[in-house]
Order: sequence, then C-alpha cells, then structure tokens
Amino acid sequence: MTTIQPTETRSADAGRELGGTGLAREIRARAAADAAELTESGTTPGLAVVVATDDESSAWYVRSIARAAGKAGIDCRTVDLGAGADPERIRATLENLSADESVHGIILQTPLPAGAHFEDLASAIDPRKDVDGANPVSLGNLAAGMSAYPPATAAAVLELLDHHEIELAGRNCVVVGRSNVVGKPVAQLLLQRDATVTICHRHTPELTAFTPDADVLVVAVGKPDLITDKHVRDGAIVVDVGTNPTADGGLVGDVDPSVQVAGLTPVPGGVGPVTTALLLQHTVRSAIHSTRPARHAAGPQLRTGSEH
Ligand SMILES: Nc1nc(=O)c2c([nH]1)NC[C@@H]1CN(c3ccc(C(=O)N[C@@H](CCC(=O)O)C(=O)O)cc3)C=[N+]21
Repeated sequence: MTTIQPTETRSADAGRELGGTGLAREIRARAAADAAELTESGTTPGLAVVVATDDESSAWYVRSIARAAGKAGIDCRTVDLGAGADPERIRATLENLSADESVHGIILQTPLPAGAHFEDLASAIDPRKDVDGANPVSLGNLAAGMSAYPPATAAAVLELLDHHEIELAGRNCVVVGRSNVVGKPVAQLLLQRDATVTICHRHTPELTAFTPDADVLVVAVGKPDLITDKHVRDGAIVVDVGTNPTADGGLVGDVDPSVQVAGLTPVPGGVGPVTTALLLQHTVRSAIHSTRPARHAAGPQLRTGSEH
C-alpha cells in the first residue's frame, strides 16, 4: 500500500542552522597548539577571570572558560570577589593583574554589583591584556580601525559569519542592541567589512521599520522571542547572541527558533562556544605579543574602513 506523504514545507523552508561548535573546536585546537609551543619556549599563557556577581549565565561562562582554558594549556585563575564586592577592590584587583607578568589576559565578568560602573572599572585593564575588549580605549581603537581585541562575543559573530561564508561587503546589516560589549563593537566590525550598518535599540519605536531590510540581522538584547517572523524576511541570515537562562536550566536566545529565514545561529551551540574559544585565542595572542619587543606589542595597525 502506498501512502502519499504531505509535503514537508516547514523543513524545506527552515533554512540553514549556522552552528558554532565545530568552529569553536577548531579555534580551541589552534589556541592549544600555539599555547603548547609558547610554553615550550618558556611562557605559559595566563588568563585571569574576575568575578563580582552570582549571575547564573556568568557562572556558567566562568566554569566553561576555566574548563576550556585548562584543556588548551592556558593557566586560568578565577578571582571571585563576591557579589557585593566594593568597586575599589575590583579596580585594585584589575590593576594588580595588569601588572602581573604571568597574566596575559584579563576578563571582568558582567553584571557588576550595584554602584560599580563597568567601563570605569575596565579602564584599569591594561589594553594589551584586554582580551575581552572591555577597556573604552579598546573600543575606541576598534572604532578608529586600530589594533585592539574586540570583545570575544562580538568577534564570535564575525567568525561565525565568515565560517558559514556569509558575504558582508555592501550588504544591509541590522544590529539590535547597542551595548559596549556586543552591539557597538559588532557594528564596528561589520563596518570594517564594508557592510551598511543600522543599530536599533530600546528607543527604536518599531523594530519592524528596520529589521525586515536586513540581509544580516544580529540580535544582542537579552529578551527571549524578541524577534519573530514579522521582523525578518525569508532570505535573511540571523545571528542570535542572546543567552537567556530558562526556568528548567536550559538556555534560549532572543530569536524565536521557528523563524523562517535562510540561516539562523542556534542557542545553545551558536555564538556561545565560539565566544569562549576566541577568549582563549586572544589570550594566547596576547602571550605571544608579550614575548616580542615592545614596539610590536601594541603597534598601530590600520584596518580598512577608515576611508569614506
Ligand atoms: N565581560 C563579560 N563578557 C562576556 O562575554 C560575558 C559576561 N561578561 N558575562 C556573562 C555573559 C554570558 N556569556 C556566555 C558565553 C558563552 C555561553 C555559552 O557558550 N553557552 C553555551 C551553552 C550553555 C548551556 O547549555 O547552558 C552555548 O551557547 O552553546 C553562554 C554565555 C558571556 N558573557
């Protein structure tokens, strides 16, 4: 007997899943090989993670950094100052780590205790060790097309797009979210790649006035299901940077996972793992630079995108 199967329009329209776990594995393997070579020549890359929060998403990230760093041969220390830590103590910790020769990378976890100001404290991180691009000097250098570590999450968005061979030059990119850790640096990186960039944020009256024009939509807000079918056109590529913990211990992004688009990064398994891998890569690069003469350490390195 023959039964006629209904056409599976949904899966045909579902588009590509732009996963990040394979890419993350490649980046970690490369970082591990470079770290081993460096250790052989007498310098073990060191990463310091400064924590002043009991936020769940941050705790997960910190454990994941420690685990991945250990496997890659990076000496990782977590400095947990407690959820109510005094801003002056956080600043002093960052200053000490900046002066510590065994430390090549420093990341200050967000969120911070009430009364502590992220950009202000991050200015105590030596830009040469600022592997998560948190010091406003790093963001300024990035915007000016000078050499700087972009925040690992922002860099992960670009790595994922490149890995999946998404064209950026001349295309419409819309970024939703304007934080200094994701939205702004992602916009700068897309600009450097000759995209036309629009940034939407909490004061944008109607996202639908902008997001349907996006060839590439990057969403970094922190609100489950913020982006649904009405926000995107079929052919769009969507990068979901959201990591929202759910009541049952899972994780969801900012994009309704059933949106019909040409490509969507999954949560989990998309931007997240690449972020952790790039933090390690930046740390190993910083360690490599630390072994070179000073003029190479933070030399100006003009990128494209500074012309009109
Ligand atoms: N200064 C600073 N920089 C950050 O980049 C930063 C931060 N503070 N504070 C906390 C958030 C959170 N965050 C995550 C990174 C990776 C995953 C990740 O890899 N998640 C896995 C799955 C996790 C799961 O299954 O629970 C995934 O997406 O596949 C999650 C969350 C970075 N953050």
